[in-house]
Amino acid sequence: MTLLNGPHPISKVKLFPVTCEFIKGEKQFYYRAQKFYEDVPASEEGMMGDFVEISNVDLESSRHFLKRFVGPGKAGTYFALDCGSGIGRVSKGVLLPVFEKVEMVDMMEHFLLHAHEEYLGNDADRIETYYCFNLQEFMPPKSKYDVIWMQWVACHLTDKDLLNFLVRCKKSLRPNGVIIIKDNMARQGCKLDPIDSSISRHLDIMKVIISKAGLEILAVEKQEGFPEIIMPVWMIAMK
Ligand SMILES: C[S@@+](CC[C@H](N)C(=O)[O-])C[C@H]1O[C@@H](n2cnc3c(N)ncnc32)[C@H](O)[C@@H]1O
Repeated sequence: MTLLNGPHPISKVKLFPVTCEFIKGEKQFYYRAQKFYEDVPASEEGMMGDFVEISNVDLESSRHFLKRFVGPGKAGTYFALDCGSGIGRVSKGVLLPVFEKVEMVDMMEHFLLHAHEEYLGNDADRIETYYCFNLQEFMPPKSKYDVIWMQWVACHLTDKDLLNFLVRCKKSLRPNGVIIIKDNMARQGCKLDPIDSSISRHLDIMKVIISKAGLEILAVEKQEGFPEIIMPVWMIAMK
């Protein structure tokens, strides 16, 4: 795949120039996402955009996928990190039923406060820390988590920041730990959504970023049961 750009063709799987090409300025890209989420309500509807009705199907497939990587001889069930957690929809529906403790990281304080004060109910007692950070700056603690889950947030990072964040996540895993990315994957190349300021990448581009971060892909699975008009969503487990 090549993208013609003046006299110099740019390979679409070449890192860094690609998303920059689409994003047209990293600062603007992050600023627009910040502005977008300031106005998003702290609710399941807010987390799911116009598609709250698919939340249960999404969570069910995630629970199923996660089961493949935890248990005896696999990842432990002590500690998980939910990245770009929002109000904790994934923590509540996928992680808290499996892990003793969970931590959440999101850039929006109003989502984390709602998680703690209302949405998670008594399960909030098992959230050890809520980190209000941008993932591009966040340093997850070393050797802490059995599973690190990133859902619908890799699309909010540039290639460079995603790659560097994955490198930091790798150092943050306990033995046999896994990282799971679940996100929209473009049918071709990269696709910028200027409204929420997210970039969807083709699965092959995501795989290149993962391997450049020094991670090994364990499994890749397409989310089934979503409406056709939605961009394909894939789950990728890596160690
Ligand atoms: C579409 S919501 C998904 C929330 C949750 N993962 C879920 O599946 O319900 C995206 C979340 O990512 C957060 N987010 C976006 N960009 C971020 C960044 N650069 N750093 C940290 N969080 C970010 C938003 O605040 C929002 O809570």
